[in-house]
Amino acid sequence: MKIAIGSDHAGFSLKETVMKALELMGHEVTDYGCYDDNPVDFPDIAKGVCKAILKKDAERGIMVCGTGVGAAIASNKIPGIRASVCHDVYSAHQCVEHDNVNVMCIGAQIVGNKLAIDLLETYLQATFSTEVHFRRRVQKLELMEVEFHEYQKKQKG
Ligand SMILES: O=C(CO)[C@H](O)[C@H](O)[C@H](O)COP(=O)(O)O
Repeated sequence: MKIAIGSDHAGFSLKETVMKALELMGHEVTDYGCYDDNPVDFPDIAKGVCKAILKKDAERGIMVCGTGVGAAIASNKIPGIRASVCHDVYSAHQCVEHDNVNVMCIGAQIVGNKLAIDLLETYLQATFSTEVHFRRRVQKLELMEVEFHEYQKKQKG
């Protein structure tokens, strides 16, 4: 699978580790930074990963920061992105099966290397359910993006 990955400085070391593991599993991984542990701002990195998803250069995205929280907030600002922090294996597959999550975020200050690899393997193996109620809910998420865009346009006059 084609994967876009990114991290801030707090996630850099874990990103390097999981990238190697994902490549060994046969995935094609593109690294959107950062490239060392000098401080960077996670929104800048999230933009690169999310754009790759929107351009269909990658099927799934992965973001690593200290907690995963900032990375998820930043990614969810971008229409078409459904990002979630997942620090347990159940959420890692359920977020794709039910919510079609396309950017999984993990916190390097919270999970160790082995759990992170398990979480990512689980996320990448999961597929979006064909059940109607899950599809309907994700369609409603997409509609929210359009509705909010229209609302903002009206506010601007
Ligand atoms: O976890 C994060 C945001 O939710 C980020 O990794 C932050 O950058 C983290 O809080 C690290 O902060 P720092 O003081 O810049 O190292």
